[in-house]
Amino acid sequence: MTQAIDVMGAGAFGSALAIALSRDGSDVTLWARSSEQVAALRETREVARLPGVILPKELRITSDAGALGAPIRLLAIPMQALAQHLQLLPARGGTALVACCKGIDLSTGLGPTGLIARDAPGCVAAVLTGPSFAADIARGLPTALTLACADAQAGAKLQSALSTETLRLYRSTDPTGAELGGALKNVIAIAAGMVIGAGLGESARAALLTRGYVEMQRLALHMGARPETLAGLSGFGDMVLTATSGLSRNFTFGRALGAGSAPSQGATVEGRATARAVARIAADQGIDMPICTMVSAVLENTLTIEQATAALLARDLREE
Ligand SMILES: NC(=O)C1=CN([C@@H]2O[C@H](COP(=O)(O)OP(=O)(O)OC[C@H]3O[C@@H](n4cnc5c(N)ncnc54)[C@H](OP(=O)(O)O)[C@@H]3O)[C@@H](O)[C@H]2O)C=CC1
Ligand SMILES: O=C(CO)COP(=O)(O)O
Repeated sequence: MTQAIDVMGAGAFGSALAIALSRDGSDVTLWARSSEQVAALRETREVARLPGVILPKELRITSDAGALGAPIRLLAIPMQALAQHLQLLPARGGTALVACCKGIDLSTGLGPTGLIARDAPGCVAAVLTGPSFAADIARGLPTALTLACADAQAGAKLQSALSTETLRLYRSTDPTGAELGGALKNVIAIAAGMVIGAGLGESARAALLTRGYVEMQRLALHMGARPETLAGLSGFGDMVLTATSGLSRNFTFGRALGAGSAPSQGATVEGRATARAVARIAADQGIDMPICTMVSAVLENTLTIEQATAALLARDLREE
């Protein structure tokens, strides 16, 4: 049976998911906020953020919220725009809202499913996250992600609806763990980029990733997540991809800062706001998050990378 899916956000990730699901036979509508962008997409079928990728002809493109109404809605917009988006474009009760963004909302400290529960209480809240570059999904390369939903039955339906021949979804009933893994790995990826950019070496990056992963687990477990979720695709898996690839915007942003050059402007670098949110949560709740806190301080210009490195190395010696 053909299923209807709305995808909100015609950036890199929204477009890639819309392409994959449309190719798989779903009836997909891709929503962009600008009517000019919609006109250009309809005419050229080219996605500026995914060079060389063409939108399938079956894929509908619109900026009209009235054209939406599918029982599944993917939210592929940056995390800090999610709350505003949920309020401006409400979904019908019962709609499954699947957050495809990675981060923590700065003004509330909530993750995407927390915002959905607050702002769309009659909808099903889920999150789709894990290691994947939009370009790989759009090209149909093999990818595995986590689909997390507290409602096991709804999650199983979404897993089946959103899996394709090359996009393999694992289900989880731990959205807190899945979304925190996706949020925190971006902060660790910025730190890894700084290490490489500053010439501190591959050994230092391996140490940072290992200790960064401990911080990811520490915060997530404090928030009620399950350890196995952090060890899965949405946590460990995505940290490995993002912190080791020059295709990652978070990693390249950190690498530019480490090298003392100006990061490219305008890219969606989710780890920046997340670092601030994490530093705040860690301070408020007394959670030891030294790497994330240092990243936040460097981004706020209250510490240099050299000072942050020295401070991390000078911490008391401890048991692993
Ligand atoms: N790119 C990737 O490989 C992956 C991305 N993600 C996650 O997906 C999310 C989106 O990232 P990505 O698609 O890459 O980012 P892009 O920068 O490519 O696109 C962002 C999209 O969100 C839209 N947008 C921005 N602000 C608003 C707003 N206030 N209301 C509505 N739409 C808005 C943009 O519209 P406009 O063009 O008009 O500005 C654009 O369509 C992020 O959380 C990211 O971490 C997850 C996995 C992979
Ligand atoms: O989330 C991603 C990979 O899983 C994309 O990473 P960047 O946002 O750093 O490009």
